[in-house]
Amino acid sequence: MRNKIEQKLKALSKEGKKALAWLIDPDKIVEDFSFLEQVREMSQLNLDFIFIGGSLIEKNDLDRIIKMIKEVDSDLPVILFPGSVIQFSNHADGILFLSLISGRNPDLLIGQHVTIAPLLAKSKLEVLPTGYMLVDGGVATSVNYISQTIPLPNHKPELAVATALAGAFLGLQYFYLDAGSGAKIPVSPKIIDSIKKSIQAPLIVGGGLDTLQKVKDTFHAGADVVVIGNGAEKNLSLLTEVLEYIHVLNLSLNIN
Ligand SMILES: CC(C)=CCC/C(C)=C/CC/C(C)=C/CC/C(C)=C/COP(=O)(O)OP(=O)(O)O
Ligand SMILES: O=P(O)(O)OC[C@@H](O)CO
Ligand SMILES: [Mg+2]
Repeated sequence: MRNKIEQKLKALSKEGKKALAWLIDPDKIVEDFSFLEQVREMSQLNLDFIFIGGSLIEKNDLDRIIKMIKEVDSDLPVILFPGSVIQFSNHADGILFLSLISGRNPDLLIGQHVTIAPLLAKSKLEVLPTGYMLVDGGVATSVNYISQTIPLPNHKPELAVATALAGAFLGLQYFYLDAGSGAKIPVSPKIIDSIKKSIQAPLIVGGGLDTLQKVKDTFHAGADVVVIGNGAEKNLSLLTEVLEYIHVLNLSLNIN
């Protein structure tokens, strides 16, 4: 089924359920065996998605990494989160087809997209048209530098809402608010809440979510999917805590 990810994201948003995406930086896998043990552990805890990618990647071995993940759990959706067109693999299930709508860099609004479109048309990947919005996380991040764009201010919800609305009017179906990997300050609850109230689309939020409390605040403000990268690199048990929290929360929605 080619719209499995779409169905899951839209159902989450409709039903108010929550999900976790573990962001894997392919360059940071030092040892395959322990990495696969981590994947196995997360798969047993019903991790929802793996995102894979980075602003800049040095080793291009996405095929190998994704094949390994699929050997552990072929049902765990692996979604490309590409910093550029070179981060492509036919072994993934889907791709966040990011348009960097918070910036004014034409290559990241439409340029890279034109380059990769013919390849995607021939692939089996689910293409997820996503409005990607960088929000100031209080520190210069790789994505700010690589994209050469100015992030949205974290205390101006009206600017974030206008940007998301424009993206929705252009037909984008998913929105990703990102304070940037390793952000000091995550996307503010006010921004998340304002966007959630203005557009009806699955909302992915990440950047600087390195404690359970920050994750709870992000979900509470209206995020449907939370992304954790750096927080898991420092302490994998954060993912376990978040998955347990999500399990209880989603169960209570089934009962009510
Ligand atoms: C549609 C296609 C093929 C490409 C789109 C390309 C776009 C719009 C990219 C947006 C800008 C960009 C460089 C995004 C990368 C986001 C990303 C995967 C971040 C992951 O974290 P890192 O920024 O690598 O963090 P570290 O510095 O911690 O490694
Ligand atoms: O690495 P962290 O800070 O968790 O950020 C994840 C992701 O949203 C970055 O693009
Ligand atoms: Mg990286």
